Amino acid sequence: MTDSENTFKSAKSAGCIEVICGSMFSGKTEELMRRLNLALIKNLDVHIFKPQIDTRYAQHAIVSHNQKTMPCTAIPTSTEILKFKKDQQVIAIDEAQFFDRDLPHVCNTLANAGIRVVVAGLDMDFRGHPFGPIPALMAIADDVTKLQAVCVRCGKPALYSFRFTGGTTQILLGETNAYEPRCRNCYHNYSTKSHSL
Ligand SMILES: Nc1ncnc2c1ncn2[C@@H]1O[C@H](COP(=O)(O)OP(=O)(O)O)[C@@H](O)[C@H]1O
Ligand SMILES: Cc1cn([C@H]2C[C@H](O)[C@@H](COP(=O)(O)O)O2)c(=O)[nH]c1=O
Ligand SMILES: [Zn+2]
Repeated sequence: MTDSENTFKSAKSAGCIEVICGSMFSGKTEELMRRLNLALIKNLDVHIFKPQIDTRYAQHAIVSHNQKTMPCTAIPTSTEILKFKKDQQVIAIDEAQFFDRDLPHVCNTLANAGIRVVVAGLDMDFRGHPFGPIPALMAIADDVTKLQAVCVRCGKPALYSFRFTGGTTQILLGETNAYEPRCRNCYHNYSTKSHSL
């Protein structure tokens, strides 16, 4: 190991929780990957997790809407994260809205042990209601980044994920086949699928 690698590895930083949230297509996974790539350049040990339920693109990778990928471990419940060895300097979690209510406690445990925890997930479901453990995580996070997509109806910043098919169950995996990002006005005033911009 070189001197500079040693310096980076031994610099024990304080743990923290970073939350990246927003609507679908707002760039949450890309932003997560950007932060993780910077950590990898610093030779930090990174471990990425996602909920097993998210089989949308791949079982062992996180995947952005523009097909960037990074390998990950898929797990059934958030407490599984604590069973892995704890010498990672950075732990990342994507699609965190699908995890259970233990996730804030798990993230706090990791952060208190000196680990940087970066979590990405939807803050709201298709009804505009808080989604899973994300709101509770936002409350205890050191840093929260809320991203916006482009509204497909009018081009304004989009904070909602409008669902135009698939019924009313909260969880429905999908992308442009079922969802489109919308601004507040278009979300509340138009109830059918948009023609694209
Ligand atoms: N309406 C839209 N607004 C913003 N980005 C969009 C839109 N439709 C497709 N995209 C693509 O989605 C990418 C973001 O993907 P991703 O990081 O996976 O988002 P998220 O994880 O928030 O769903 C953008 O860089 C862009 O290429
Ligand atoms: C709004 C909403 C979304 N989902 C699903 C749809 C996708 O599979 C993911 C979100 O993925 P992204 O990376 O943020 O684009 O969540 C859902 O199950 N229920 C919803 O209300
Ligand atoms: Zn709009």
